[in-house]
Amino acid sequence: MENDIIIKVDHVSMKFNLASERFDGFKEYVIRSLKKQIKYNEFWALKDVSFDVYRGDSLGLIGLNGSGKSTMLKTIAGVLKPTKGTVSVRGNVAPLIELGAGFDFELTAKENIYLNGALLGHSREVMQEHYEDIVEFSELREFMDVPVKNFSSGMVSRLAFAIATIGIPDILIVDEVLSVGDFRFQQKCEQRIRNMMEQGATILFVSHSIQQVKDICNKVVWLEHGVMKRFGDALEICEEYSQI
Ligand SMILES: Nc1ncnc2c1ncn2[C@@H]1O[C@H](COP(=O)(O)OP(=O)(O)OP(=O)(O)O)[C@@H](O)[C@H]1O
Repeated sequence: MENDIIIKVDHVSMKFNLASERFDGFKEYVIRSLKKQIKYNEFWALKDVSFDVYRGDSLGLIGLNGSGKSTMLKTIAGVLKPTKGTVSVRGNVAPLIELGAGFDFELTAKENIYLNGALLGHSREVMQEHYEDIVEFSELREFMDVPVKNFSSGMVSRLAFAIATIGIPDILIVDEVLSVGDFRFQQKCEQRIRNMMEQGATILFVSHSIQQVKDICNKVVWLEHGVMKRFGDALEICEEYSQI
C-alpha cells in the first residue's frame, strides 16, 4: 500500500440475505432454518466499490437512503466483513457509529465510561486519565451516578460522543452523529471534529446535511444503490448531487 494511503477499499461488494417469507413464530423459523427450507433473496448493498483515502483527508459519503453509506463505514470499521474484495486500514479507528450501542443501561454513567472505554480498547488507566474531560465535555457532571436507563437519548449521545472522541485517533468515523443532541451541542461536536482534523486525524463522514459535508470534507464518495457513482472533489460532487 502506497505510503500516504491510510485506507484502501479494493473492489468491495457486500451481500445480505433477506428472508423472502413470513414466519408465524420464532419456533417455525428455527425449524425451517435447520431444515434449510427458508428461501432468501440476495441483496447487494455494495457493488464493486474501490477508492483510496490519504492521511489527513476528510472524506464524505453521500447518497440517498439505503445507498450503502453505513454499510461502507462498517466494513472500514471492521464491524462487517465484505463478501468480496478487501479493506486495508492503517492505524487505529475511533468509530462514532450507533452512539451508545455499547452501553449497559442498568449501569451508571460513570460505570459505562469504563465499560465503553474497554470496548473501544482503552485500559482503565487511560480512561481514568480522560475521565475529567469526558465529564466536562458531556456536561453531565451531576448525572455520573445515575443509571443510563434514566437518561434522555440526547444525554446518551453526549456521553457516548465524549467517550468515543478521547485522544486523537488516526481515523475518526462519524456516521450521522452530528444530528443528535441539541443545536449547541452539535456545534461543540463539530468543533471537536475540526480540532482532530487539525491534529492530523483522517475523517470519514456521513451526513444528510450537504452543507455539513461541504464544510468538513475535501473529498466525497457518492453512492447510488451500492454503486460508486462519483469520487473526487467534495464541492464539485456536492453541487452535482444537489441538482438531483
Ligand atoms: N444487516 C443487514 N441485513 C440486511 N440488509 C441490510 C443490513 N444492513 C443494511 N442492509 C440494507 O443495505 C442497504 C444499504 O443500507 P445502509 O444502511 O448502508 O444505507 P445508507 O446509505 O446508510 O442509508 P441511510 O441514508 O438511510 O442511513 C439498505 O437497503 C439496507 O436495508
